[in-house]
Amino acid sequence: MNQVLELLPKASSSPEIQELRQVLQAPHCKALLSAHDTVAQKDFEPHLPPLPDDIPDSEEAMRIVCLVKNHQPLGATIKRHEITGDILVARVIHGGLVERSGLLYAGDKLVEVNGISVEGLDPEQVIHILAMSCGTIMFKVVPVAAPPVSSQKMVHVRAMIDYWPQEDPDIPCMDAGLPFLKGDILQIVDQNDALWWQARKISDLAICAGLIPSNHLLKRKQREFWWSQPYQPHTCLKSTRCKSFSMEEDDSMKIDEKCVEAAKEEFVGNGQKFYIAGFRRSMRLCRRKSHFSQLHASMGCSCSCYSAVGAPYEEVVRYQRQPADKHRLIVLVGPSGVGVNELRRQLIGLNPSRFQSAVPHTTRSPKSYEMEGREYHYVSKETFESLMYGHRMLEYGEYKGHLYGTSVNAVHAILDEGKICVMDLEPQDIQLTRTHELKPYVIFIKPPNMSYMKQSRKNAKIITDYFVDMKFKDEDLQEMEDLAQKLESQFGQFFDHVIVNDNLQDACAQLLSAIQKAQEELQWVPEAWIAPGTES
Ligand SMILES: Nc1ncnc2c1ncn2[C@@H]1O[C@H](COP(=O)(O)OP(=O)(O)OP(=O)(O)O)[C@@H](O)[C@H]1O
Repeated sequence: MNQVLELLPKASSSPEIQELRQVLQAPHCKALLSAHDTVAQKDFEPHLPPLPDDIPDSEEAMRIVCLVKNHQPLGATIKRHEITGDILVARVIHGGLVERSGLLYAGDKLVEVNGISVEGLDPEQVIHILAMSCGTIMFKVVPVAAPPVSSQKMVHVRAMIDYWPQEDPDIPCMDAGLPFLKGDILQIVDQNDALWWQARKISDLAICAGLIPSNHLLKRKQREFWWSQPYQPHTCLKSTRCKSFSMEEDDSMKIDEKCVEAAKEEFVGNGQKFYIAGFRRSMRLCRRKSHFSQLHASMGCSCSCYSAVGAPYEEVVRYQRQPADKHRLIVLVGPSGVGVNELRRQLIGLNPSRFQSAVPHTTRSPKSYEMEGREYHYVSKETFESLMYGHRMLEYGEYKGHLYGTSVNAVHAILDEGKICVMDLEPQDIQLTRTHELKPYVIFIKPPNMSYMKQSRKNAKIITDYFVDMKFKDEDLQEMEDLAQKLESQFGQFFDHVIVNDNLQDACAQLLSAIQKAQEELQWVPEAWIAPGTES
């Protein structure tokens, strides 16, 4: 340091040189440099002999790794190499102890565990040694030549199916599987393996990731309608053995290719008269008829048609509607009689200048008291059909020889006015609304428990084909409950929010709040709805 001080020009007026001189002459700086010199001059023992010149290139370098086992799983799987019989680290689970230690990698060869050689042992014997160990576990490993580098960006997806690892004979390690339900948002953290990805639920990011079937693998299974009978063992799939290293893996990872109308309705509010479109009996009955025929058709087939047509995962991103953007379409879905229309009517009644229903189209002639564009848009059959075939109808059906439906343009007419369009749809029509333009927010209206239903629906009226204002019978309530379950299990992946319609006022308040959140807070939406550069 003295040499440096001498080298610095004494007479220099440069402020930097003056400052450096001051720093180097400060007592604590001198003490630090002196301590460094003392340590640097010391000899440390033992003195190791020089490396022999003749080490064979084939000599394997070993690494000793010590991990302290706690109540958590180690977070890695092992397998046996098909040819050499070596025990290898098959997979390191994201967020687990092994991954966080950064000391073991997929491909590392285990030589010893706690001093016990693993040569010739089966994976399950190695797992047994691990299970018997507590505290610090020492691994002697031959490191993999090129540890895998993970450079993948995290992707979020919405699960469009349910998945139970326990029911999947193909999963390499059942204990490492991540079960999920339709509609869950998953964060995919590793897609290195073409068949098995690693993911976490965004509702539980604190835990380590789990294995989920890749898109590719699920589609293959989808083709076999695997999940239509999740509790049936898959004899056509190669059943793989799976032992545990807290999580462990079968060695083969191979999947067998084989397997794998009437009353006029109006609303009076704020001293003003509002006509509420879309509530007319004919329209509702037509909707219900189309619903039953389509639902029965789908349930009648042995497989889950709706599940089978779509992708098993849908990539999603966070989206927040900006104040200048059009409102998201609000779609209400529920079993017939649950109160979808009642809630929609109450909502519009609360603020008719903010909430509105789309005006449906019909091919029937207007009644004397009706006005074009108020109750319906009255069109010819040809016009209606051209809208249908041009995919401009979000829903349509036939009732008593006339066509009824709601067009995309009718929804846009409301959104363009800066209002929130609220429509009720049959679940099979949701798919048609799922566009970048409409960005629907789907709310499922669910019936409360049966005893509450019986008590609260004493004076309620069911809309029927034959009687006007018929009271609910117990069978109707039971049918509603059964249908609600079916709808949820078949279309749950499309529901953004669920409201139990027990007390009408409470349910209405929940609906209002959910709509507010949908329009003003961050939500997960399909990536395809977001134009590049507008992601938040
Ligand atoms: N929370 C509730 N408590 C008591 N009665 C209710 C409740 N919700 C709805 N109702 C009544 O239940 C009956 C059916 O409701 P609504 O007409 O809204 O059913 P829906 O779901 O629209 O089915 P559909 O279209 O088949 O008529 C109506 O008489 C309505 O007032």
